[in-house]
Amino acid sequence: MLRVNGLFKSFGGKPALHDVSFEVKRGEIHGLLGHNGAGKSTTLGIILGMVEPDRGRAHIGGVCVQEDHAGALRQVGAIFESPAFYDYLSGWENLRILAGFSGRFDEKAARDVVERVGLTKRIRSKVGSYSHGMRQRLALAQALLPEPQVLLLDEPTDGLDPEGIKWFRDFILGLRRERGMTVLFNSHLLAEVEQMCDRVTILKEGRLIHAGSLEDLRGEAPVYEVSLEPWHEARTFLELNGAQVISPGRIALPPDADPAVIVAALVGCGIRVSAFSPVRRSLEDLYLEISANPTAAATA
Ligand SMILES: Nc1ncnc2c1ncn2[C@@H]1O[C@H](COP(=O)(O)OP(=O)(O)OP(=O)(O)O)[C@@H](O)[C@H]1O
Repeated sequence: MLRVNGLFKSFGGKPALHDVSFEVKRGEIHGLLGHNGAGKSTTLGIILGMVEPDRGRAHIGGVCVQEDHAGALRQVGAIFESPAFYDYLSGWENLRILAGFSGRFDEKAARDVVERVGLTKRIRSKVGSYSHGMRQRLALAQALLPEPQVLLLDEPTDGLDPEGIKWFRDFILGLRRERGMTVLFNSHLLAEVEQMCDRVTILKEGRLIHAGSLEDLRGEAPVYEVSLEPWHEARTFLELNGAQVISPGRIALPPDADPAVIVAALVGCGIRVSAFSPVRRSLEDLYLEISANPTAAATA
């Protein structure tokens, strides 16, 4: 549904993106992750045709954004950077004016979408009186008005309270369930991304370090939290037996290794084993591991 190929972009000679390629399948919820300044907004800007790449192309539904901007974006709704509204007008008037820029304003469709984002009671109030969460809902309503097939969202949960974040998550999952919506969004809230996304793309300093599912990221090697003394001898033993030390106290065993055999062998070598338990790594764990050691990343 959405594909970027070999994106390069520099600002004032400073590289912001270096050979970034990934794709988002139809009906997928895809998270774009990375540290501050990693290049996420620049990537979204290029996909939306608002930033011109130095090299590379973005395609939406097979149409090239750089060659046919209007055609490619026909199926896209977006919230990019802070949505700008006329504060002295009502939410409804804002929708009417903003929808008018890109086509006809359909009152019935607008009422439905306002209902869907839960703004019906306040849609006639001035936007200046809206909370941050209400502005985000209005921005979502605006993005959904043209009935897009793809939603591109730049930090959609930024500044939302926990209730607002949960509402957003349920809303996006509902859009995918009921309409098969394809969604690409960037976020620093990894717990949210983990609960919502089928696949993630991770950027670091403008380079792609992972594109794939969380299972790809977890890899096949089971990870264990261990407490072993003396650690230096234990580490040497583990590495000689094919284990990878992720951090002191955290190791990955080869997929076919039997942990009971390893523990027995450690004890046999005189090592005190006070903990050796499997862990399921969260997206946050995986993100921090992969950011510290990008070469270990699997890319798809
Ligand atoms: N218009 C611009 N002019 C100059 N430099 C820019 C511009 N836009 C982005 N950059 C630079 O490009 C790099 C990538 O920025 P970008 O905003 O894409 O990162 P990001 O991953 O979205 O960061 P954040 O999480 O902080 O929003 C940064 O070094 C940033 O300073």
